[in-house]
Amino acid sequence: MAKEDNRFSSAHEGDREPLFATRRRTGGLIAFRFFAASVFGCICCTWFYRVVEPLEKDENRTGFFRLIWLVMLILEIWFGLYWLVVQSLRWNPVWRSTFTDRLSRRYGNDLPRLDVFVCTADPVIEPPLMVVNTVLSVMALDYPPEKLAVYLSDDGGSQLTFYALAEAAEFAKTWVMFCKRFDVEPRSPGAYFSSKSNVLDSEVAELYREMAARIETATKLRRVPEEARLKCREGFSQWDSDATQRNHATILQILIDGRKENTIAIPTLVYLSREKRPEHHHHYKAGSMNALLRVSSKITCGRIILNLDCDMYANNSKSALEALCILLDEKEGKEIAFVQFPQFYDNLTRNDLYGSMMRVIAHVEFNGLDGNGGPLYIGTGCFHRRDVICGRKYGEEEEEEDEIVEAEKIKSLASCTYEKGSEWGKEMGVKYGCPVEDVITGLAIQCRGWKSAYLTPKKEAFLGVAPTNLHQMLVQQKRWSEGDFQILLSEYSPVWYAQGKISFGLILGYCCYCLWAPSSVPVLLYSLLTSLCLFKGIPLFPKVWSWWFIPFGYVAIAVNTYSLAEFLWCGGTLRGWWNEQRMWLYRRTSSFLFGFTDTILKKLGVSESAFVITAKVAEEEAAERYEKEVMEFGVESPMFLLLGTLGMLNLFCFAAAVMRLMMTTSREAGGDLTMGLQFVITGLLVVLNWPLYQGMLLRKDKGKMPVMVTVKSVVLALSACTFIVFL
Ligand SMILES: O=c1ccn([C@@H]2O[C@H](COP(=O)(O)OP(=O)(O)O[C@H]3O[C@H](CO)[C@@H](O)[C@H](O)[C@H]3O)[C@@H](O)[C@H]2O)c(=O)[nH]1
Ligand SMILES: [Mn+2]
Repeated sequence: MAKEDNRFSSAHEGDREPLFATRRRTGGLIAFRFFAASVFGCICCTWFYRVVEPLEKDENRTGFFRLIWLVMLILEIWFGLYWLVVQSLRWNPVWRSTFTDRLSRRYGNDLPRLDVFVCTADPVIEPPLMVVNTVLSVMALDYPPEKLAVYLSDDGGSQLTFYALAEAAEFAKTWVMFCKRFDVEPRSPGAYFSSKSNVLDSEVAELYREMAARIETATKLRRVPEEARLKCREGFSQWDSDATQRNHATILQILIDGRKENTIAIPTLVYLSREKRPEHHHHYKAGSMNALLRVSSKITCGRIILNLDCDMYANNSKSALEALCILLDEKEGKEIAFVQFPQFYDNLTRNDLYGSMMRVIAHVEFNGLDGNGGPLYIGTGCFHRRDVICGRKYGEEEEEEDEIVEAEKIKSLASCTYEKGSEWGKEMGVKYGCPVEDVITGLAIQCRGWKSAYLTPKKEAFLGVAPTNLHQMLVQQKRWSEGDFQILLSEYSPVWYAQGKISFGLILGYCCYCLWAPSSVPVLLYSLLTSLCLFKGIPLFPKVWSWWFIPFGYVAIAVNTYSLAEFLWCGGTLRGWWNEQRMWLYRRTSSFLFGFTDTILKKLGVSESAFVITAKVAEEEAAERYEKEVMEFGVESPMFLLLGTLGMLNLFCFAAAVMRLMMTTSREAGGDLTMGLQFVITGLLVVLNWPLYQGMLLRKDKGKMPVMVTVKSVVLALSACTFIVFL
């Protein structure tokens, strides 16, 4: 992609300078549109080929063959249309840049209150030390401390997490000062002290290490030290003796009250564990967000809300100011409801084996969405206006609410029964019932007339922890694809409900993600048909030397070259792109397929979708393999059985076809040689699956594919081949 002349749109006239600028692409865009048109032209040619070709006389063509041909036509129409929908994300991208200096000149310290909501749910897979690092990083944000409040919602209801937070409250006094005095970056002490060899202040480093050691010991022993209990008696006394993760009263403790301009100058810090009872559904993260919205409205009532997952520390201390440049801008900013930052990770390896970075989504697609009306709300790293997330329509006046109440009285707001018969989870707050509560909430906000903005400052705003093994990644992707597909079928469907409320381009943008789950079926069928027909010797594509081959070849080469160029442009490596292709395939043939079937089952009332929390820690050996980019299998999972069977099937089909080619004389081989494209596709699938074969057949370590899965996969693939032979 070429660097084109940049044009800053000056929508702002008059005296006040805007707080942000929007840059559009011009030159490259025209070239891109030409290119896209040429690809689409060729896609149409391939459809045409499928329609006219069966009409040609050929006595070998049985009814069965015609059926396959028809299926191929349908699949190619699907791929072509989906490709078209995806272009909406590249049609009109924008980039935002902010002027924080203007913001400080205009507002100084007179900024709105900012409440940060950090969510955690499980002290085992979300270690308390990681959680408090996130908390400390936001406490040290570049923001007036009396205006900043950090709330930790603990769905694990864990004394260990509370203990860690109490420790952090103590350490924060030193840490926040230290960060501001030396302008430290990043402001997560863990990340800061582990990245810098020349640490500025070894005393602070020492204090941090001691605190970290205490927290880690407590976590390991699963026991809070007695001194800490005594020191923070009021907090710990809120745990009943029979309290469990799923059954306990509300626990609310204001650890630091920084509301008044005081001498210590550190932000307010609050611990909340909302009431949980087994007979009440808690609605996962959405439920905790809503409890936080209510509780915080009685404590600091920040006009702006930032939501962070417990693993996402603030990596750029200016992010809050950057977001405010958008939200406080007097002109264009007024219609923007939320500012989403990308999800980046600090635990990725060079070639991103599991494609967790979603590079192209973060660097290309979300800018495309922004150009069409605004990015999706994707949970963590998003700044909201409180009243909008609570349900205000665009154009309605904002209400000032500044009623501050004592902690004991606030607790009832976080009780299980508070929401009964209310609009919470429906028209108010974050919506319930969807595994991607954030996306559906954001869509509903946009449908109320609001826009949103996407900000990607040079220094990444927030950094989180990406899944470090294949299974976790597939499970996470299943939740996402399932959630997005449910939105498509829900009453808030971008196709029906959003019609006329948001731009057509944005509707298409939503569809790209909402169609992830259903797109699994065509990909599965296409890959199966191509390799099985190669195995049977049935040609599915035009002969390599025929004219018809040109559109097929062009589409295949153009689409993949473009995707590679885009990936490299986004800062990826060649290997990273290849890994990404593998994950593209694996997501579709496992996560998305399961997401698709589960959604259908849910619609039929057979199953319920749950929120499986992603682990943020790995055991030592597995972590080593992750560093070396060795694919991790290890668990017996139906997803692996599926991937294994498909992989084996591909291998057998390809091997059989190669053998046949070698055994026939050169004259007879003509038949096979006409199947050039089919050979290439199946061959590429085999190469793509190499780490899978290694994991199934060659490796000996603990991360290899479990033997049972390998055996079952081979048996299934062999039976399928046998069946096909006799068909
Ligand atoms: O019952 C629950 C379950 C989860 N969480 C928290 O929700 C966050 C996200 O959970 P995680 O397991 O890390 O899921 P991810 O798939 O990584 O999360 C992404 O996808 C989610 C669903 O779209 C969004 O909510 C997240 O913000 C987004 O980062 C974490 O902080 C959890 O502690 C809760 O507070 N309560
Ligand atoms: Mn996460």
